[in-house]
Amino acid sequence: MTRYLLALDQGTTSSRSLVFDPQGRVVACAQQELRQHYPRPGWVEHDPADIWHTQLDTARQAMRQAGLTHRDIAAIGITNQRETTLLWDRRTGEPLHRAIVWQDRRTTALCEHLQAALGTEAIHARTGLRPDPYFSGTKLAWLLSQVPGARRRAEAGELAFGTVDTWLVWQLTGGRRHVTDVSNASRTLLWNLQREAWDDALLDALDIPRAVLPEVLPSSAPFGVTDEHLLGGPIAIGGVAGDQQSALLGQACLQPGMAKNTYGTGCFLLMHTGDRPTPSANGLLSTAAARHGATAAYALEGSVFVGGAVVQWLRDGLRAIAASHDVQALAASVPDSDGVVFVPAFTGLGAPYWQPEARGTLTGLTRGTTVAHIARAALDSIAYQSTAVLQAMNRDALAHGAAALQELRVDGGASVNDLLMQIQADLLGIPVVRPAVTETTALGAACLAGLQAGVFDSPEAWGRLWRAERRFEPQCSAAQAAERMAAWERAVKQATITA
Ligand SMILES: Nc1ncnc2c1ncn2[C@@H]1O[C@H](COP(=O)(O)OP(=O)(O)O)[C@@H](O)[C@H]1O
Ligand SMILES: O=P(O)(O)OC[C@H](O)CO
Repeated sequence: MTRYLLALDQGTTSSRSLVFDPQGRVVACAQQELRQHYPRPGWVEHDPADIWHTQLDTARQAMRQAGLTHRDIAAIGITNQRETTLLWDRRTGEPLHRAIVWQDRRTTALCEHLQAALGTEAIHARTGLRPDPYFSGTKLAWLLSQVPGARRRAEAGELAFGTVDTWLVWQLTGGRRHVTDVSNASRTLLWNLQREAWDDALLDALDIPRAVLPEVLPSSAPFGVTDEHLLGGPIAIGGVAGDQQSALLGQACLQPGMAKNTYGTGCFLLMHTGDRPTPSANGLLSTAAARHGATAAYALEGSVFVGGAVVQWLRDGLRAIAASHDVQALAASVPDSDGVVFVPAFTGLGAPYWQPEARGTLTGLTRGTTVAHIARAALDSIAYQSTAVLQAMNRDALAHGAAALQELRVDGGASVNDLLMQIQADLLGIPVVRPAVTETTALGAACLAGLQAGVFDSPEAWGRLWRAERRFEPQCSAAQAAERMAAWERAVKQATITA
């Protein structure tokens, strides 16, 4: 019986493929870096062919490493960087442009028009999102208006729009399926969360023809079968979810009120909120969680644009460290940041501030400031931003009669940093819990694929495999934490004044 699951995790900085056994253990893992293109300040692009080829190569490598053939794989689950926008020719599969990445700010002016036309609150009520360049809708509108002939061809049904999941399924199925899942659809700014359908008002406002849109399925569903020439033979694609929703599932946050934070390039804090969308009055996003059955599931999300990326900047921009993991020793060489506060608003500020024009700011520098203090302030900034999001989330939860968060589950590349996790627990005042298997994003996708393939019959069965590796308990007083957050909020004001 074929029981292994292959998870394809297409992230911002790399494509990864992991093979899991039915107990959720990683059997093989292959990874390739993805090249970033920065054609202008504030613009970020990926080559669609790179996305596809790095993903396919790693899938083949992982299967080889595990010594498995297509017959041993029960199903494939796909999870992906969200919002990144592609447009291609349905006949040839040829992209019309490079993919516009979620971090790209080129549609700031278009978002202002959209806000003026429909209003932030109405947009939030319909989509759970905000008129911010982060989401796919204005990126697609930009492509349709800027690529010569694109709108006419889109109206004639010749073009296909997709986020990265849709692009990968299209490629894997040899162009036979143009589909996405509800968690990815809910990041487009074109999906009505309440009605669970594409939203006419948003499509009209952005002048997007319905003919370009993919079919939307639950996250655990028959997404298609791979072309037999790609992976040695046909394999069913049984799961698709945006990477943050996938991680929520991989962290076994299956009950309303449970939350996780992923510390990758950005930080993404998601709280399960049950079977109805919960609008936010505090600058958060309301979004579809991965859906595996008849019942819809939703989450509140706080998206922080620069998380672990601040450590990349210390490495590549400042050349303060040789490798990312060196940041911990450097930051730990001083007891604190000595009054330095770093707001890494390199691409504006996301939740809960939503200031696309804010820029990075260092405050409190003195003659005694060293690079170690700046490294410490950089780690602090990751935890401050996540704390601001969590405080907003608690305010929303309490307003809806739910309890404040009791503990935070963590994952992502920067969650290996013990100092950062301790700072986080101190600021939040609740335990921060790191799981034994930190590959939660891929785990979620494997879970969705496994549910579809009948490897297990409920997410709860999968959830029982979740184990904690370490708990970080808060070690400072609530008053100290509040004082530090107040210093952070003052620095945020300065970062937005420069806007
Ligand atoms: N020890 C560390 N301390 C802090 N940040 C780290 C550490 N190791 C890696 N990172 C950061 O984690 C991020 C990579 O995490 P990952 O989850 O792989 O990201 P993504 O999925 O966004 O590509 C990078 O931004 C890197 O700078
Ligand atoms: O690829 P990641 O892990 O940086 O995640 C990107 C997010 O999905 C963007 O919303």
